[in-house]
Amino acid sequence: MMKKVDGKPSKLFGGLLTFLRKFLFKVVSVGPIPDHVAFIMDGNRRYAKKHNSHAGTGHEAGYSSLMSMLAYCYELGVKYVTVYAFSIDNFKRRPEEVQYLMDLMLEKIEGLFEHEIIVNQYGIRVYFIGNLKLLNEPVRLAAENVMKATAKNNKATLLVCVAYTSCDEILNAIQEACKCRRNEIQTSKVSGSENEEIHEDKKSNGLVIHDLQESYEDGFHGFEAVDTNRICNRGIGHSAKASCEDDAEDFAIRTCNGLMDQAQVCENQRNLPTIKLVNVEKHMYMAVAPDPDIVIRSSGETRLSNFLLWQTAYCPLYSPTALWPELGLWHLIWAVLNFQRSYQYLEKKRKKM
Ligand SMILES: CC(C)=CCC/C(C)=C/CC/C(C)=C/COP(=O)(O)OP(=O)(O)O
Repeated sequence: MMKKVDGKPSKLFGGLLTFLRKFLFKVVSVGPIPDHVAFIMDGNRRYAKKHNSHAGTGHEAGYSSLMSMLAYCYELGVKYVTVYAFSIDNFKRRPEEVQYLMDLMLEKIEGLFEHEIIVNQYGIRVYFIGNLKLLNEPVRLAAENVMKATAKNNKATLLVCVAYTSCDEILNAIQEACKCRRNEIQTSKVSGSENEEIHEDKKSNGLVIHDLQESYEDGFHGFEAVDTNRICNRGIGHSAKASCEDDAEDFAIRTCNGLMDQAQVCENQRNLPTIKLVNVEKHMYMAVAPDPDIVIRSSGETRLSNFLLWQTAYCPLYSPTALWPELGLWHLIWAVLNFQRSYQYLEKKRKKM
């Protein structure tokens, strides 16, 4: 450790570190840089326990770690960063803990305004992604204010997933796509082109999802609860079982396959109008960003835990054993080098889709 004398040696040391980091980034930038990195911030409470402290200390340390990681990513040229900050499943924690996390979230969301890197240095646009209706009012309003205040920033994007799960996102996108389809059909009924349009839909793409239009009329909510959950759970259930052995790619493909199989069955059985995959995709909360190029999950876990299942079909998962507050520059560099190693293969796979 360098001694601090009038602040000068530590400044020098800091300057040296910045120089080394910039040099390292230049070297790494010889290869492709991911556009989008997603993080599952896992291990805050374990970090607190390891340091004989309470969970709040772990989350505070987690927030600092997030701020450093954002700075590294944007300096490296990553355009989109997504973080899993609070899942819908986290609402099942003890009420006191949920309240604590919500208070912390409010403080941190308000803190994003003050945090220099967000507004001034990197020109970051912030999105809160998820079922924001589930948040309490102060947190929701704070999130909406940050989204409005940063709406004109266009250098980089931060997507904070709160009250989020992939099942919920997929379900919501299907519902929204069905609403749109129903409106289209009603409009075309008026103009008399209904049959033609449905026919077009069926021949244009094998990947179709049952419209749910009739179900909408005869009790859509029942259908939603049973069939669509089954669609999601089937894929995700498969994946959950296999997740210890399989990589993220298999995990996400199984989920999508489960969903599409089930959709096809619905369509064949009921012979109803269909909606296209692309029309579901555009209603995803995450539609504001390209699919992630890497998912990094701290603390050595190799599960996706209901995070971006739709968007990660061709995305490597990197899971260092470090807890989230311990994650640093080297972990990011290592993940990017791994991404570069499999870049050609993944690009080919993506283009085949
Ligand atoms: C505004 C903004 C972006 C705020 C982010 C604040 C932050 C760091 C939230 C993370 C919360 C969380 C549930 C982390 C997972 O660790 P855990 O509690 O599951 O810990 P464990 O895995 O050790 O149990």
